[in-house]
Amino acid sequence: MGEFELIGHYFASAACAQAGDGVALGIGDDCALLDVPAGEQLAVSTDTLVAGVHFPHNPDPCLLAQRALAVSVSDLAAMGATPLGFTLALTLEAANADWLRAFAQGLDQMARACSVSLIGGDTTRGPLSLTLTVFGRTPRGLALTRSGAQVGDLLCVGGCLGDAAGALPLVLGQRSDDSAAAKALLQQYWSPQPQLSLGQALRGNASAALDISDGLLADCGHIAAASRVCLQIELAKVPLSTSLQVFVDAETARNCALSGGDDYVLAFTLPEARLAPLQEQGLSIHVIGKVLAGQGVKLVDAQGQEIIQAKGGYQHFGSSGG
Ligand SMILES: Nc1ncnc2c1ncn2[C@@H]1O[C@H](COP(=O)(O)OP(=O)(O)O)[C@@H](O)[C@H]1O
Ligand SMILES: Cc1ncc(C[n+]2csc(CCOP(=O)(O)OP(=O)(O)O)c2C)c(N)n1
Ligand SMILES: [Mg+2]
Repeated sequence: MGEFELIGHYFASAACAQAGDGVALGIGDDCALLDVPAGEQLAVSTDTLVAGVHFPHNPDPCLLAQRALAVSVSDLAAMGATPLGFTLALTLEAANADWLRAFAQGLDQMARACSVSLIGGDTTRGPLSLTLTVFGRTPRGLALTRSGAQVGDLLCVGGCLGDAAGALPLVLGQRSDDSAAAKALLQQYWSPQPQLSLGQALRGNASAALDISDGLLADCGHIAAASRVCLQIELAKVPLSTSLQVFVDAETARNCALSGGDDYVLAFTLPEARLAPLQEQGLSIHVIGKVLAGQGVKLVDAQGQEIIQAKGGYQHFGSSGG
């Protein structure tokens, strides 16, 4: 199978490549064309996933596609954007029909869940890696950035943390377990659900937001730095799933939630008065702390005493990242 046959068979004719709303021209030309309505802005983000770094060698292709698209679309959720389209630059060691069919199926499933269309890409031979660029739209001036947190705001997250990190020993084949808890953690690793509805609901409400990819403490550090404030996190308020608490000991659960990363859950700051109306909409919002004057991230116990957490977040080229 040649490059163009591969593209035509598995990608250009995929259900997710059929032009959706806002896609004026999809796969097949030198560029795709997107329509951005007047009064809106285009949100763009790119992420690369590399075998052995972001996913294990020899992954299930269907799950790999789901994970790759979900983690990419999560950046749109973090900005409060509505997905339009994505490009897929795929580097493969070989063109295997079964592999490609399963990959395209996983891509279709996640694309449908996120209402996003495949609008182009690139296919090359080499060690397995993927680069996805996602495009979304937001009302002009309303995108959620990292820089607007105000002293007195609440610090919140959109769901339980640490599940994907807790699944890592399973993913890497270091532990095997087919309990319901293990399955739930694996589901979070392979198929996180980008919090698009939450992000869109936070527009005009949250003062700052991002999605947690490197770990709660590290990513809150990004909001703190961009907003020039201190984010105080109360450890006991960080939500942990029952699955994680059943699967690992308390200390491991805590490390996974604070520093494990791969959550793709939103973290955001919110003026206190905005909390109740958002919760009344049935949105998943957990208050985990508050915004103080100062800088950096401070982890405290229920009495406000500082807790020192040795492990930071994931950093490529850093000591934890390899
Ligand atoms: N090689 C690069 N060239 C230009 N900008 C980059 C590069 N790598 C990362 N960035 C930018 O740095 C910022 C932080 O990147 P990153 O931590 O990967 O964000 P995220 O967690 O949202 O994916 C983003 O605005 C990203 O676009
Ligand atoms: C096989 C495997 N090992 C380790 C990890 C953990 N891990 C790798 S990269 C990363 C951080 C997120 O990746 P990055 O490229 O920094 O994403 P971004 O912040 O750009 O969205 C984490 C937690 C993983 N997901 N899979
Ligand atoms: Mg990135």
